Amino acid sequence: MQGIWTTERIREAEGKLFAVTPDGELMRRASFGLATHLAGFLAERTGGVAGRRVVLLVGSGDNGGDALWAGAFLRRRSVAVTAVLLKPEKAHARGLAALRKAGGRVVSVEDSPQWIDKADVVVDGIVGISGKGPLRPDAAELIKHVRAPIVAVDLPSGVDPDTGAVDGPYVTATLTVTFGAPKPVHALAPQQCGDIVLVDIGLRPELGEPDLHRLELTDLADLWPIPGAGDDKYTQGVVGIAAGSATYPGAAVLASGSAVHATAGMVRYAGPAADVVRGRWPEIVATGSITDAGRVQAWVVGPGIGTGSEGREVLRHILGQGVPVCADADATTIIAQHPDVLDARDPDTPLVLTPHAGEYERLMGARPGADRVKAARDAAKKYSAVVLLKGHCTVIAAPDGRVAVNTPRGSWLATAGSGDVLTGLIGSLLAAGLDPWLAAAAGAQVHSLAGALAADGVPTSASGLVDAIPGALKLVRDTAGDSGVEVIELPVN
Ligand SMILES: NC(=O)C1=CN([C@@H]2O[C@H](COP(=O)(O)OP(=O)(O)OC[C@H]3O[C@@H](n4cnc5c(N)ncnc54)[C@H](OP(=O)(O)O)[C@@H]3O)[C@@H](O)[C@H]2O)[C@@H](O)CC1
Ligand SMILES: [K+]
Repeated sequence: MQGIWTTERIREAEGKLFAVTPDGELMRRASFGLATHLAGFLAERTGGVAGRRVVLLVGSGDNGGDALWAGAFLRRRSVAVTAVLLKPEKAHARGLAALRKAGGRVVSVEDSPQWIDKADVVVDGIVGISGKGPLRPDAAELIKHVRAPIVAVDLPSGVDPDTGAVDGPYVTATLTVTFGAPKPVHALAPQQCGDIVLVDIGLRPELGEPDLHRLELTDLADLWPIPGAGDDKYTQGVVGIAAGSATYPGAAVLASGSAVHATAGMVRYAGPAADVVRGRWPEIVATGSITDAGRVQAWVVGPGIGTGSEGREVLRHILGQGVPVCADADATTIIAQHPDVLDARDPDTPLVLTPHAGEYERLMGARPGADRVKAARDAAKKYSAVVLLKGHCTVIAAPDGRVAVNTPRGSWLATAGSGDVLTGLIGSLLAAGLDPWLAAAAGAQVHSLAGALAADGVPTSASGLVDAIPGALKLVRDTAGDSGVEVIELPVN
């Protein structure tokens, strides 16, 4: 699992490391790594390094210092380096002296457009982890005219380092070179960061437990249930699906199909769309009523069940079964409007809620706001449930404070019925006995992998997502070295 640390934790760790490291050493490590990646970027983009033109946008702190020192290192490789000082009186003094000594040019904001126009790469050293709010007007004006690709130092300026939120002008980078450890912005603002590389400056031993987590493909491969020699359809977990209606059977078909593909366990369906579900997925045991559904190890409830009294009774019945529940869509709205349905639940029974921003508002009385990690944590605590907050980046919080972030590849999941597919995946993993936080995080990640595979550069549908689940799981297992098949590069946009 990849760890992610908030800027407060990064600063604490940096403080400890500073105390035992020679003066300037950390910035030297950071800026040397930055220069190396800049040279690689130039070579890849322009076919060479010497004689290429790099413009540094330099703010008033150490982020600008990193840029200036990297500029000095690039001069050794005969790169033409021009630094634009946004606040000359506050520019990092030693970095500036080093760049000047190495033959770098230093220009004012007013004189900078002619250099920016001719740049092969522009380096964003405007602001780093001490950044607050959007780009200020002078920097925003410069960024507006940049045509060259931008490499961000540590993070794209104008994007909040801890929430990834933007509230005005910001930098959109092609590459972000970060130092020491990933910060929340890197997981929560992928569109602004572009590709991300990490330069090791020796911080890791000082960091302690991460604040946020990101599942890696190897984690998925380790935790995804695969039948063993002694398994049968029951031992791998039976998931029950209560979704859809006679008029709108789509949600039932999608959630059920997703569960069929997710694991080798059995799927039961209970509800008014039984005939349609049986017709589409003959392997499903379908019945018209929740009360004669048979035994399951976890329930999926909500998509398309309506928010009236019938839906309410279905939800109440399921919450009282003493097995893990993934409550989605209409079930979320019912819980928000009739919180007493939760009285049917034994508080120790795992519950996963999967709200989008509107459903979150119903549950919590306010929109998630800029700090989506805090928003998910608050809801998880309030409902003693795992809360998967949907958005471009999905945030998954457990009541004990653990948070995972799923950073998708592209925006292909924004399609009707996509949530029904996700809930089917999570339900299957709950039935297989996974920790509910891991089940939700793993479900979200395979969901987005399936999205990227299904889309392959063009929009996809929820049915396409269901069909792509086996391919996504194969990719996961192949990546973990199970079959020795080479890893495929996924399309990003
Ligand atoms: N510490 C270490 O060990 C290492 C640190 N390293 C590097 O240092 C970076 C952190 O440096 P830092 O703390 O000096 O602050 P930094 O982010 O450059 O901001 C400077 C000033 O900018 C201002 N400002 C704020 N918001 C703004 C905005 N929206 N738009 C414009 N300006 C804005 C605000 O000053 P103000 O103008 O408000 O007085 C703020 O104080 C870190 O990201 C990494 O790159 C590496 O070298 C590795 C070792
Ligand atoms: K920056």
